[in-house]
Amino acid sequence: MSSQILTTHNLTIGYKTSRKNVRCVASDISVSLLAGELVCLLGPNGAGKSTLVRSLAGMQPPLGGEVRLLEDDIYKLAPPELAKRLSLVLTEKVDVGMLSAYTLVSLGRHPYTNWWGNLTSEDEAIVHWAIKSVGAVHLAQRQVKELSDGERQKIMIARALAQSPTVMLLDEPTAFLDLPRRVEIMQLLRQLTRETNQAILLSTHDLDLALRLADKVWLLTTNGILHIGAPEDLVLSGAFADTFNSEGVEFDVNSGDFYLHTSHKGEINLIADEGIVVEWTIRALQRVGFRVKQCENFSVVQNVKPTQISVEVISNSEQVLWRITNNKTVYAHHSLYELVKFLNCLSI
Ligand SMILES: Nc1ncnc2c1ncn2[C@@H]1O[C@H](COP(=O)(O)OP(=O)(O)OP(=O)(O)O)[C@@H](O)[C@H]1O
Repeated sequence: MSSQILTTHNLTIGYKTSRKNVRCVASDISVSLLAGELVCLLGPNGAGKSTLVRSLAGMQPPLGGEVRLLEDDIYKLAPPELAKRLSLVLTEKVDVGMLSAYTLVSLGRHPYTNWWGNLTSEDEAIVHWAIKSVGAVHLAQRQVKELSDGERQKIMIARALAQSPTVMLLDEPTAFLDLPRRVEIMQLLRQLTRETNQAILLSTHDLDLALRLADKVWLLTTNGILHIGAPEDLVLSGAFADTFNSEGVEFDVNSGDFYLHTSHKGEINLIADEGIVVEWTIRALQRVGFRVKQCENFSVVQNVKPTQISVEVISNSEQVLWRITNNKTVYAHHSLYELVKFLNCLSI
């Protein structure tokens, strides 16, 4: 059975806003982070993800309850001991003066070095490994203040890795990264849980990646309820849809995607076989509000009402053509942009 690394008991998180007043963000949270698991903390803006991450990291004393790291109360651990067990990556830009990326990552070894901060060859090897793991070898000699937000974020993750902690907490680690890097970093974190048996909790707005990669999701709602389960459990229980559905946006339990409510423009018969062009044609038509009825051949279309529009996808290895039939008149377009623009102008 997996061992519990970080546990909370009746934790209440929030802020003392004045001498007499508190703002409670969530209460009675009793959860565990297990060794070898990647947990994604999800929730709408303002739900309390950052507050929870900071409270779990020993940075923001809770309003009630406790956080235990292995057997110890995290708020009673001496800073060097805490740094050996837990590393934290925040989104806030840190002012590190003139440090090179390499030096910043090597600071992650600080809890293990002697009084002078000298790195052993083993420390150096870990620093190199951490930098390589996040794909930042080419950045190592650059000054941190000259890095882009995404490049700096990778270095901050490498610094946290170099700390060789038992548990890593990351607040929106992929916020500044482009899509391929977001996938890479999430996969790396997942792989780390497998290879090092670390427990990793990261907060993110990347629902799609979380659904695909997390072992477990902690879903924090705006009224302070924490739903916990495999991503698929939370989709099936309706917790995902309840938390994220809002005016104009809807979570589709079948596809796991979010949809914008667009005004319905009518139905289109799409004549096409399967294939990538067909998939993206459907996406384009749905985006602008058409319901798509897919048919495989033209005979179906000949029986439909003349007022109904049909779109036929004709493709060969060199080009794609979209042939539109409306009221027995035929038009042709060479791009989805032209097709959508044309359909938008038709009154149906
Ligand atoms: N220093 C503070 N003092 C009082 N209230 C605060 C403070 N910081 C945040 N809050 C409030 O606590 C609640 C939770 O904020 P938090 O930043 O944890 O949410 P979040 O889920 O991380 O949001 P986001 O997704 O927008 O980053 C919000 O209502 C916020 O306004």
